[in-house]
Amino acid sequence: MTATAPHQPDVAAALAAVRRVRPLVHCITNDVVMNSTANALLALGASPVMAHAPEEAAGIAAGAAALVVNLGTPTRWRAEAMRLATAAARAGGIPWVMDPVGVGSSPWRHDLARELAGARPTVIRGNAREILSLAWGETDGAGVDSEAGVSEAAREAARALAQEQGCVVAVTGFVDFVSDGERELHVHNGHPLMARVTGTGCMLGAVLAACLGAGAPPFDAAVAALVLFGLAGERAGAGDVGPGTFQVRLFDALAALGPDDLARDARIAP
Ligand SMILES: Nc1ncnc2c1ncn2[C@@H]1O[C@H](COP(=O)(O)OP(=O)(O)OP(=O)(O)O)[C@@H](O)[C@H]1O
Ligand SMILES: Cc1ncsc1CCO
Ligand SMILES: [Mg+2]
Repeated sequence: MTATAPHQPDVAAALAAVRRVRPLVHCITNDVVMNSTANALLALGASPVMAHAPEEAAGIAAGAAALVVNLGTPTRWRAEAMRLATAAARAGGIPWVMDPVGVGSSPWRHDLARELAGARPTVIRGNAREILSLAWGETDGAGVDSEAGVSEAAREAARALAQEQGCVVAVTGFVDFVSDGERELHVHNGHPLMARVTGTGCMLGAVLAACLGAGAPPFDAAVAALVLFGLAGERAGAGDVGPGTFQVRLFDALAALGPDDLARDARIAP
């Protein structure tokens, strides 16, 4: 299928909305990135709540503006919380992001990821390896993207997943790719140091949820989050910076970026 040319998403408006609304984002995420994800949302101007007990997951999701479900360190109980929270989000019309971290790590995690992908996520966000694995069950990372850009295999997987699940799919890496099964765009913002600190993809999933929670339409929210987070990476990585300093500067950049910066410096391509 030939992709239709989309309207250019209003990335500046998406950031302005986040600052205005300060959306409450319920995060069921992994143990590695719990703290950095909360800090990224606070720096951006959103409001995080990390909660993963099954006993309270549905109620907290129902009261949030958006939900992000991240499969980085799943347990039986956390999987149950994800089922309950996503069901509550679906019932309440609350947008949610699925981040299929390490979906190919084990058959159990793959089954859980497939189950959640079928639970009507608003956006699925993963790196090329994860999107290929979620779409086709590939576990060897064949065709993962590289500095040459997004591989056609990853694009095909994203398109197929978007059409199959009726959602938006974002594939991240050196270049990012967004598809809703019909419209497609590439985002070229970002910095190589983003791949040298843990959890940048996980933070991005939460930033994407914040854009959804502030009211941006799913395709626009995905593009806006990729531009916003990529630009924050560019700012944080400018000059002579190592990974440690970079992570701290990433929070500073998320706080300092304004809608005008996004409008001016977004690198979005067909
Ligand atoms: N080499 C690169 N150059 C520019 N930007 C990059 C590069 N690698 C990753 N990024 C950016 O970093 C962010 C995270 O993407 P990435 O694909 O690394 O996620 P991930 O593999 O899921 O990360 P993690 O699992 O550590 O959370 C995205 O905004 C992406 O554009
Ligand atoms: C390193 C790592 N292991 C499980 S989750 C995670 C954080 C990156 O997603
Ligand atoms: Mg990841």
